Amino acid sequence: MSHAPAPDPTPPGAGPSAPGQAPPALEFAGLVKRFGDHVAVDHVDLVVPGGSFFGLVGPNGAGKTTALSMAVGLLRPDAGSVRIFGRDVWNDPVAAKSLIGVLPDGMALPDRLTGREVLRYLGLLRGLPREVVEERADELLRVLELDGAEQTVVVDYSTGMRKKITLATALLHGPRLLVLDEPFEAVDPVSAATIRTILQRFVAGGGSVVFSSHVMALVEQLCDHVAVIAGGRVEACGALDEVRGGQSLEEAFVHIVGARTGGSEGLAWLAS
Ligand SMILES: Nc1ncnc2c1ncn2[C@@H]1O[C@H](COP(=O)(O)OP(=O)(O)OP(=O)(O)O)[C@@H](O)[C@H]1O
Repeated sequence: MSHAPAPDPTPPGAGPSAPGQAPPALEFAGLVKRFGDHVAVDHVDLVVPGGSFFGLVGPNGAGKTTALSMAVGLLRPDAGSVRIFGRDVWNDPVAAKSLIGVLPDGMALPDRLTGREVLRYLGLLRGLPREVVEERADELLRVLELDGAEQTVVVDYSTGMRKKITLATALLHGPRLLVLDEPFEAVDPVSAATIRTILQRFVAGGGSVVFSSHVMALVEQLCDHVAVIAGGRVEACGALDEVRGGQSLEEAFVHIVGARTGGSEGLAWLAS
């Protein structure tokens, strides 16, 4: 199956990178998002280098989904900017969005359609020729083991199946950057291995991936770069080995965000 992204020329008129230097796959500059008084993303600067497999980790409520939603144009920042291969997501959305495939948190799909119809619909909307859409839909449904559900409408899919069909929509047009919010959540181990292999092939072919996850072992296995975000701020960022500094990523994570394991006090009535 060919999800190999197109070669990586610097787009004309692209962002503020140094002359002759390819812009990063994704760049946040001074990104801020507030919900009422709560600052969910607090002046975040982050660079995802082109060709990297980048993991975004952080405690519940750290701001990962909010940051990724702003990265792909689903949520407007209160301040700061996001560039995808040098294209500003909010000032040049068509160019920026043509370069990305997105697995958002809880994406609303046209769920009265079957998986194949969803792919056909979104593929044609992306401007792909019909025969290319059909060919890629065949491959994606087969590889993601959704071909047995050809006649099933998406509203009747399980959570994991929804995740897989959404991932298929993210891959369909051969993007250069995949932005994936918890792609392995609710996915069975065999499907998770398939997704890992697809993503590794995508990066080996020159693509870039940024994904959020709570599974440190998976991030360590897949990623060459990682950022730890907590309380809306980037607490650590860089090459995986730099961030974990001789420890496991889990140990480094606990150290960075501060150990606060609860559960040992209270709940005296439980199992009494
Ligand atoms: N639409 C919203 N309205 C109000 N507050 C929100 C909204 N979306 C997110 N928040 C708040 O912003 C903060 C960051 O949430 P976010 O979903 O980005 O965290 P996260 O790191 O993705 O968490 P998790 O790992 O639990 O998915 C949280 O305090 C959350 O309650």
